[in-house]
Amino acid sequence: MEQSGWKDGIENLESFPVRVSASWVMERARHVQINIEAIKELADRWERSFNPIQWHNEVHFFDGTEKTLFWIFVLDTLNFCFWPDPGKPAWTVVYRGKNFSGYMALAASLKRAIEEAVPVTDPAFLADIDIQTVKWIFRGKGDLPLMEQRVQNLRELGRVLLEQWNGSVMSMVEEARQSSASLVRLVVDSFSSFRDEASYDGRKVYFWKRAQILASDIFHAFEGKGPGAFKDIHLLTACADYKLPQVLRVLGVIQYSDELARRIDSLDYLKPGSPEEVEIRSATVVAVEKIREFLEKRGIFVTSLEIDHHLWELGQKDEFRRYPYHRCRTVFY
Ligand SMILES: Nc1nc2c(c(CN[C@H]3C=C[C@H](O)[C@@H]3O)cn2[C@@H]2O[C@H](COP(=O)(O)O)[C@@H](O)[C@H]2O)c(=O)[nH]1
Repeated sequence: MEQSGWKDGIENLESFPVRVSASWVMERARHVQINIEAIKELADRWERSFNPIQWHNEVHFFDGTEKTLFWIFVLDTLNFCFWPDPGKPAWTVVYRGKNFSGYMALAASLKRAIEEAVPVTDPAFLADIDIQTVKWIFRGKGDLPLMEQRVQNLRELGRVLLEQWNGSVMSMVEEARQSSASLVRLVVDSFSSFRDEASYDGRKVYFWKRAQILASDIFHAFEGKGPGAFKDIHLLTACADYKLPQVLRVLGVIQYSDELARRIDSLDYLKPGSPEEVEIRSATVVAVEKIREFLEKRGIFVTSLEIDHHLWELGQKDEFRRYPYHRCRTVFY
């Protein structure tokens, strides 16, 4: 898979590595398949425009300055793997009298940290942060998994920002010259915790899920202006997390082999980077591309990220939790 000439801004839909490698995997997938008929029916049912992605809510910190940009970067450095081991209670946080779990609990905890004047947007503080402090920031019921990896991710974020951008997230974002695709590549190149890649049948495959959701969150938080003034957000793909495949399976768009379905339904852990996991994530990316293409044929022009967000919102409803999502302990999603 050749890297396109991205450094001089030559990037297009077909050349974006996540899109290229996901379709390459699905041409030879053995455990997962995509049901085109289900996609056609979905496109017919979805003959309506999508709700715009609404960033501003009670758990997202926003003050319109570089502090917000830094806060989003910390959020997406930790935006992964919220589910407990079987039999353990899910991690939940009480914020302003309300119970939050999963991603919303992560955001609420980081907003609470800002309100408690914990310097989570100071790169020097992050570079030396210890596990006690991180546990305090994410205090709640149950345990937030992979705590040690979260500490390492935060330390790397602080250290690399200090070493390469004099601690300024704004300088890093400005280096991407209003290209979200360039920002994704810049972040993946600079921070190993974002280097969400695997190998499949001997070839490198790319997902870059947290780097893409970072660009998406900056774009939506700043409403396409200032640091979020990306000209190419349409190039990004769906973010291959664990909720979208769960929703796409309920919609009949993604189908698992009997053996894989049995493993997922019995909460068996898939090995990170295993063919099964790579195929589930690739099918998620490709399914969203095909939904986008079918909608386009019907004159509905939406980005992969808008479809991604719509599916993620569906995943917050019980009707889309008929089957468990796949379990894979990883810092990538
Ligand atoms: N594909 C995709 N995955 C997403 C998101 C979000 C939240 N973003 C939006 C929310 C408000 C803003 O408008 C943001 O746009 C979280 N996740 C992932 O889900 C998982 C957690 O799920 P649960 O346990 O249910 O909280 C975990 O892997 C987390 O990384 C998204 O948008 N797309």
